[in-house]
Amino acid sequence: MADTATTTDTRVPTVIADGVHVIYKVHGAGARKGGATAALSRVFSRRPSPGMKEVHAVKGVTFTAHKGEAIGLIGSNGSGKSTLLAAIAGLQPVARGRIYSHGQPSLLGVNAALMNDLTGERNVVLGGLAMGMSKQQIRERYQGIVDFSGINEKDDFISLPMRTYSSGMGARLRFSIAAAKDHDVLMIDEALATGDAAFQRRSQARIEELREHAGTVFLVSHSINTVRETCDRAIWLEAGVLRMDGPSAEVCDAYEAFTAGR
Ligand SMILES: Nc1ncnc2c1ncn2[C@@H]1O[C@H](COP(=O)(O)OP(=O)(O)OP(=O)(O)O)[C@@H](O)[C@H]1O
Repeated sequence: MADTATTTDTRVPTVIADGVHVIYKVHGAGARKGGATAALSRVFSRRPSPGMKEVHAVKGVTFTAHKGEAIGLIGSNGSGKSTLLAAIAGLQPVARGRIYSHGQPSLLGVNAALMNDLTGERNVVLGGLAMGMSKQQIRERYQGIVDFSGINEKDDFISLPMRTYSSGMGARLRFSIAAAKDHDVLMIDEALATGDAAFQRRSQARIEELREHAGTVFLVSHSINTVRETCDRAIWLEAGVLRMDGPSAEVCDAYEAFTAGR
């Protein structure tokens, strides 16, 4: 396993996770049991509701990410990958531990909020503004974003509302908007899995460029091959626990051996 915290390390840290725990509180079945008096008494005694369930999604994860790294997050379904990214982006509170980051990490998920009733064109503008780009910068990069997404390859889809797009087209446009800006820390959740081969090649090249501009890229993917090809480092989570952190080839091999044995 790579030792990323040696005292002679001259690399510049961008994200430090220090013993991070994330716990979801789920108000499930039975939450209404006991009536109003019992609920009020629980409020005063600070006892949790009987229907409240806790999901301990991330358990004491520690790592340091550096400028210029592309880090793949791998692990079985429900192992806490998306939750960890949301915590790094500041979208999910941390129950224990700390996260330090350089700049504002941008989370690009397949579910990233674009407006379905607006055209792709309006979404490019709004998405750019939301990322802090000026109108002038958006105007300059608009055509590049549309070309990168490949949305207009078959027809003039960019002037249609996003609800008319396939899920792959939507994901490609989201990636293209986010990738138009140089991010200190860019986190991508499964976006690459949705594009076709040509789009994946463009995305990989763009991730390479983002790294060269000294940013850090995190990529959550179920495709081990994508992580091998795109990332130099991988972090493997299993049931919320960090199982392995090191060069992506080694971590992917170990993960594949683990999944083959199950
Ligand atoms: N909003 C939520 N409320 C309650 N529990 C949640 C919530 N989101 C995720 N979880 C739970 O937290 C755990 C980690 O989920 P998470 O989505 O982070 O895993 P993942 O590794 O990204 O999964 P996948 O590979 O299936 O996308 C799972 O047990 C999941 O059921």
